Order: sequence, then C-alpha cells, then structure tokens
Amino acid sequence: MTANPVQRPDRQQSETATETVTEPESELEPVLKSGMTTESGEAITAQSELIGIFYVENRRRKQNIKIMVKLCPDGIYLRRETAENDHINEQLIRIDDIVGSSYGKRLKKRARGGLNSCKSANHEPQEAADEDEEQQQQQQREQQKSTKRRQPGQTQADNSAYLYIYAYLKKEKPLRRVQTLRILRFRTSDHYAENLNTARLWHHTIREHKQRAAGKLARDPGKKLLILLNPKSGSGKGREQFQKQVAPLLREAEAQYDLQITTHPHYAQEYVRSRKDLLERYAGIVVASGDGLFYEVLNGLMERMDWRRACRELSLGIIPCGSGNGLAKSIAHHCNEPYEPKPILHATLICMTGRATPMDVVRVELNHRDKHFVMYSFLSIGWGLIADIDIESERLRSIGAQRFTLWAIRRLITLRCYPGKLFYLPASTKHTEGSAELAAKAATAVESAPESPVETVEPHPVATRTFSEFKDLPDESDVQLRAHESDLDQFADALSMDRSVYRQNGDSWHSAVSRRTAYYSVGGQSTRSNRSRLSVAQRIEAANAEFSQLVPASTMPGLQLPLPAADGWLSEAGEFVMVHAAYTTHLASDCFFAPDSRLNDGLIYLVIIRAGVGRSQLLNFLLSMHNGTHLPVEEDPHIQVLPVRAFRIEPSGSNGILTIDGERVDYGPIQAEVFPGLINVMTNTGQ
Ligand SMILES: Nc1ncnc2c1ncn2[C@@H]1O[C@H](COP(=O)(O)OP(=O)(O)OP(=O)(O)O)[C@@H](O)[C@H]1O
Repeated sequence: MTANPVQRPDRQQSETATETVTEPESELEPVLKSGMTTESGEAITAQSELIGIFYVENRRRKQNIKIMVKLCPDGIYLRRETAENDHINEQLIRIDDIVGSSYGKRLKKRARGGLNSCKSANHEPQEAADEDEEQQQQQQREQQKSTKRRQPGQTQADNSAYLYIYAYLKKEKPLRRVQTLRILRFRTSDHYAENLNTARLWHHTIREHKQRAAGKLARDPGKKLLILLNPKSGSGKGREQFQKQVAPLLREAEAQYDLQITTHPHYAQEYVRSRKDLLERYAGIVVASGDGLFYEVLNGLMERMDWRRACRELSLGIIPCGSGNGLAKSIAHHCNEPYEPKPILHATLICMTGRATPMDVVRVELNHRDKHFVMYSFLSIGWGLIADIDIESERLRSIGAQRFTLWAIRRLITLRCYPGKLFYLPASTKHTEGSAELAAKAATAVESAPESPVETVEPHPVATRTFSEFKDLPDESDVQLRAHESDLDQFADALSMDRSVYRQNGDSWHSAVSRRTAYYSVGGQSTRSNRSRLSVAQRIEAANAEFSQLVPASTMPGLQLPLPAADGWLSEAGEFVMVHAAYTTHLASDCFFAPDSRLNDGLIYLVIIRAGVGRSQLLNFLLSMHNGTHLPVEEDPHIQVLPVRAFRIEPSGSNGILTIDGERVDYGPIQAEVFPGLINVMTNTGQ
C-alpha cells in the first residue's frame, strides 16, 4: 500500500505522545459497606449507580485522604477532599475511556503507583462522612487490635478483594491517550467472598454501563471477534506486536476472540468467503495487518451468498501492522483519536468500543486478461504519478520509506503524461435516488445512447456533501429469498465457483457474453433433464432475477458500453499526469490526501493533474500531501479535485500503472461507483 511519496525529512512523525501514568493514589480503600447485601456471585446484578468512600494513605502528610467514588452511566467520579475540607478535587473517568476492569485477589505484580497497605476502618457511611477525625482514631484502634491478635512471625491475612479499572484517558493538545490504572480495595467484611461480591458488583456495573454507552449499533456481546493476523505485513513483526500490544488490551477489555494467522495471500478472503458459521459465531472481524488484508476481507464478504446480511451484521476493524495503513489512519481521523506514536494501541482501543459506523465501498469494474472483473475497494484507485511512484519504487523496498522520496524525484525529472479519457458523474447530479431506479434509467440510456454520448466539460464546482446510505433490500425481499432458498441452492455452488468473474450489469445479465449465464444454462439443463424446456428457461430466468439481488446492483452501464450524457455523465479527453480517486481521508498514515472525505459521504474524490503542470507546483503538491494542504484552494487549470459518484478511465495505449487500494491491476479501462455506507467499520463514534 502506498505511503506518502515525499516526506519532508525534518518532519516529526507525530506531535502526540502517550505517557503511562498510574496515579499515586491508585490504591483506594473502601471503609464502608455500600449498602448492598452480599451474596454468591450469580445473584449480583449491576446497578445504575454505586457510591463508596475510600481512603488513600498520604505518607507525606501522615494522614488518609478521603475519596468518594461514584460509578454511574457517565463513568467514575472520584471526589477528593483534603483534611481541611477547603479544597475539593473531582475527576471523571469517562465510561468511554474505560476499556474494562477485573477483580479478585491482589495482583502479585506490584502495580505502578503502589499498593500501600493502609488502615482499616469499619464505620457506617454517615459516620464516615460526618467525622474524618473519628475515622482515623477508629482506624488506629483497629490496627492496634489486629497487631495484638497476631502472633509473632504471623502475617496478616488479606481478605480484601481488589477491582482493577483499566482506563485510557483522552487528553487534547496534544491529542493523546494516557494509560491509567485505578485500584479499588474492598475490605469491609472479614470474609473474602463478601468483599469479592462487592468488587464483582462494581465490575458488572462498569460492564453494563459500557454496553449501554455503545448504543444501538453496539456489537452483539454474546458473539466473538474474529481476528485475522498477517504475520508478513509491514515489517513482518505482526505476531510480536499482537502479543505485546494487542493481547493485553483484549484481556483488559475481556474481549472474546478467535485468532487466525494467515498463511498465504488470499487466505483471509477464502476464509471469510467460505466460513459457514461466520455470522452466527462472530460479531465482527478485525484485521491485524495492512490495508491489503482488509481488502481481502471486504472482497471475501462480498463473495458470500449472504453478503447483504454479512455487511449489515459484521463490523470490520483494523489494527495497523502494515506499511501504508491508510484505513486505520482514516478511521482514527474520523474518530478524532490519536494515531501516533502507538497506532496499534490506539486502533485496538477503537475496536474495543463496540461501536461501528457505516462506510462507503466502491465497486470497481475492470478487464483482466481479457475478462471482466468486479471487485470492491475502500481506499483509492490510482492512475499516473502516485501509482507509478508507489509500484515502481517497490524495487527499492529495502531502503524503507525513503524509496518514495527517491522515486518521486526521479518521476519529477522524467515526468510522464498519460493520454486517455476520463468520464465522471459529478456529485451534484440527481443521483441521490435509489439504486434500482438508477439501474433502470441507466439501462434505457444505454440502449438509446449515441456513439459518443458524453459531453466535454468545464471543471465542475465542488458539490455540497449529502449523506446517503446504501439502499438495502426491504425485509420482505429477504423473506422472499429465503422462500426460494431451495431453488437458489441449486445455483449456489455454481456461483460460488466463479464469484469474482465480471457480470456485465443487472440489465445485460442475459447477454450472450455473460459466462455465468452460459454456465447456468448448461448446468440447469443437465441437472433438470427430466423437466420441460420451458420450466428450465423459467428457472434460469428466476435464478438470474434472484441473483441480481445477490450482488449490489450496479447503476453504471457495462465497461464497453457508452455512458449516457442524459444521466449527467461528463467527460474530458486529454493528457493526464495523474488521476487519483480517494474515498477515505488518508491513502497512507502520512498521506492526508482527501481532507474533505468522510467515511460515509457517498463521494469519491477525483484528484486530477493535467499535462502542463509545472514541476515546482508538482513538487509542492507532493510535499504537502502529508498535511492535506496540497489541493488548490482556488480554481487551478492543472490541479483539480472533483467530488463524484462514479467515474471511468479509458487510458490510450497499453503502458502505464493502475492501482486499486495500492495494489497493481491490469492496465486498461476501469470504472468505479460508490455504494454509500455499505459496510460498518469499528469506530468510537457509532455514527
Ligand atoms: N502469510 C502470508 N504470507 C504472505 N503474504 C500474505 C500472508 N497473509 C497475507 N498475505 C498477503 O500480503 C498482502 C499484504 O498484506 P498487508 O496489507 O497486511 O501488509 P502491507 O502490504 O505491508 O501493508 P499495507 O497494505 O498497509 O501497505 C495481502 O494482500 C495478503 O494477500
């Protein structure tokens, strides 16, 4: 996957920093019963609010600090009062900043911040609140008593139960997450079991509040996560990174997951495509890898017969272990979350929130070895300069990220222009209607289209962004589909063998050039040789109709067909230095390519650089991509950004590079259209 071709050498990787802090007062002791009746574990039910009074020993001042701890849907309030009662500190650990908690005996390993023993107290809440002094005297008396009871050499048994609260506090300026551990020590009762019940109640209540905070789009807590890890991605340290950075966080979050290590290219795609119980077993799929593996997962899902349900019910997450990591950075940007200097930790935190946001997917059609293919993309399509630098510099991979800079300089010196034709459907056209209507309209226009139907255009003004969603089948259709399941099953195998082969489009499904139609015709007849010809034909017809519901319906005419000007298609013929289409903000973690892009705006940002652009302007463009200031603010004859819903590139000649999500594909005509909000990606916003 691409990284920013040119970086300023002196640029800081990140301005943010994450420090690990355990507050000195992390040992907080309860003095009082919280009013609940202790009982065996199962009976404990979470409560909307829990309050406890705890003490922290302050050795310097030789006194205890009283802290009121309140757990509520907002999070955990810690209210500290000084002995003089004149200074009150309050801190809120937001529920969204808490990743999870655990409870039990004191951890063997001494937590940073200290687990200092402090004095016990057995008061009623009111008394405790009323008299600090009396508490301290009582604590001293208790301690003296217990010291007397103890035999020489005998250590005091610790009946306390501990609650460990794991939080990553979000701080602005610089944007960062501060790892924080809070420990509550429950020792009201002389019996460990009772103290444990109290700790358990707090633990359950935290879980409950977190679950509620995740909202309607929350993942099903009864299902696991599937984590796919590419051990070869990026620097090839995926396994170690997972063990050191991801697994501890998953433990803190009590995440249930299955880990699959990929063994070869296309492993993940095949796994996701073919695993029958995927939806029953998993609530989401997380790839610990670069963008390449995410691409495989997306396309594997789209190859499933139940792709529609899979896209709706499975949320997809990414933990950046690759070299480009454009998607992980785009999601962090969307979430207003830090990325550097610990991208793996930050991305895992996002995946642990349990929330998801719809994200656009782009359907791409292209020719490969004289066959048509359909694939699904989430990042970008590149033709020209950036694709050249990305792919051609592969041979310098051994020198690291510098390869992009070196190759960019080379490309600037020997600047190439590619002749061809660009077609696009500007975002401001009427294409906010449903997919089915559009498909029908496109079909009519295709049939009546003249030879060269698309007009050449002036640069298009930037359109206002409108939120749109992928139009899903109504539930009745799902029911209908199920009713015909037995029929469909007879075709399912045939389909699954050949899912990636191009389908001309919904309207030309019966075309003689469609391999799939031919396959069905033959297969259908042979498997139903005892039925009438009419019946077979009808069945094929029905299966074709059903199948058109089984893949997202394209609104574009097929790749060989002309584009209808009547539907708003515009075109431009000429020489291009680059046409790069992006639908996420970042092409790589250091390449802020389409700053206006949103995860689900239903837009493709076409960045066009025309022949005639000056080298210095181009250099400036490449140098500014890291902070998103590379696009012209005013109208520029050479560099332009167009928000579109679909586009087609028809390169002249056969020499050049085309990339989809950073991977090279065959050079030739290519077209793409956006499907708004088709998948759900893990975010912390849930919208
Ligand atoms: N075990 C494996 N061995 C070799 N290749 C693999 C393996 N598992 C997956 N792959 C392939 O490696 C390709 C690249 O992986 P990935 O995207 O995770 O890393 P990357 O290329 O370093 O990162 P980025 O895509 O962000 O630049 C994927 O397209 C996938 O097909």
